[in-house]
Amino acid sequence: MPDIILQGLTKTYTKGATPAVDRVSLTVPHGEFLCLLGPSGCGKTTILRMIAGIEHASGGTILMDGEAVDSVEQSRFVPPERRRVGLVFQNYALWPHMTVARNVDFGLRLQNVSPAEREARCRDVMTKLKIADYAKRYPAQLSGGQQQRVALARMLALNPDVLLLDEPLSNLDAALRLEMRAELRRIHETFGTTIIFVSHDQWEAMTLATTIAVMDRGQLQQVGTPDEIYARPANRFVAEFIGNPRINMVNLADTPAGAGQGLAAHLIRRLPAGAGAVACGIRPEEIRLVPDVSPDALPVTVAGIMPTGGSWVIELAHGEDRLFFSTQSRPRLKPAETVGCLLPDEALHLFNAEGRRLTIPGFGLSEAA
Ligand SMILES: Nc1ncnc2c1ncn2[C@@H]1O[C@H](COP(=O)(O)OP(=O)(O)OP(=O)(O)O)[C@@H](O)[C@H]1O
Repeated sequence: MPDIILQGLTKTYTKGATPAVDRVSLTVPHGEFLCLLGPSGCGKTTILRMIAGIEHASGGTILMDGEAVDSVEQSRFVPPERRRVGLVFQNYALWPHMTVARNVDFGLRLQNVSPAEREARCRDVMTKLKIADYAKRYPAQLSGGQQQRVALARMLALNPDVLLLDEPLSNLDAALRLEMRAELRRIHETFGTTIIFVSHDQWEAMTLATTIAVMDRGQLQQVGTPDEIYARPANRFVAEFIGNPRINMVNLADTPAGAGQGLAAHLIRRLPAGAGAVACGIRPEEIRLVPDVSPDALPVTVAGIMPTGGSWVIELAHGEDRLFFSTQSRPRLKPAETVGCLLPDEALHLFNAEGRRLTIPGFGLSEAA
């Protein structure tokens, strides 16, 4: 089974325009569950389509199992049907005039698989995806989630080495999404298939993927496990894109060293001289509140308390500055109350003028880990 390697992969749809995918290099080892994550228009779908072979690269190379399947330099392009990848789109387009069983069987017929093997493979995959009971129904007689499972079964029956999923859960309601996420996890564990999944939903990516590749404007920003991406964002974009509620980001650039009582001045005083940090991030759950204001604790007043169902987001004011604090335990705070706020060194994420993460001993979550 192949590793997929992207080398400097680039796609420009319109000559002279900014590339939709810009020199992306990425290795997807066999059996990985990789999520391409990023805001709308950042090039996720374009990458997926190039891997599937339904879009040509404008530059760079895609290797599958060591073989170049798309390489402008080598003038090589392997057509989609020879790549052993299955692509499931956002709208999963089942054949409406065919039963579930026929839909699942369809691709195998095209591949001239023997009737006995076709039947065995279809039965197996429909049982695993729990749609065997609906074999004789037509797509219109199924719920959205059931249709989605048929679309997945149709792909899995073909035994693809790689399953490419383009936001396949986006048409489902919250409960079904949850159910289908569990389903996808099971598919990954049961079939051992490499899965590349496109999402703009960070929660989905964090809960499903073994590796996340964060993209912005065609460029890869960071590749890592969900935990790495969250705990050690490589740059400001990743820090601000991942996390809900969002990370608190304090601009340090406009405050002269040691000046004033504001939040930026407080943070600057704690950093080593010449550290070069122009922004400091702290995640809402890393803030600590204490009843008394001590020299270490910043005085803050409670500006708002927002329940979010099982957790709470508290808006804190320090003069003109605002910080958001989140907690899983019911807060014993009253509006306008003044408390002390601790911002532990190890929870501070520091970024330089280019937006890149700075490594400064003692600062930054699990930097030592
Ligand atoms: N066929 C096309 N012709 C011209 N431009 C295109 C084409 N397809 C995509 N683009 C542009 O390329 C960029 C990347 O698009 P892409 O669909 O890959 O992004 P995405 O991250 O998947 O977005 P979304 O999450 O909204 O689906 C966008 O600016 C888009 O407008």
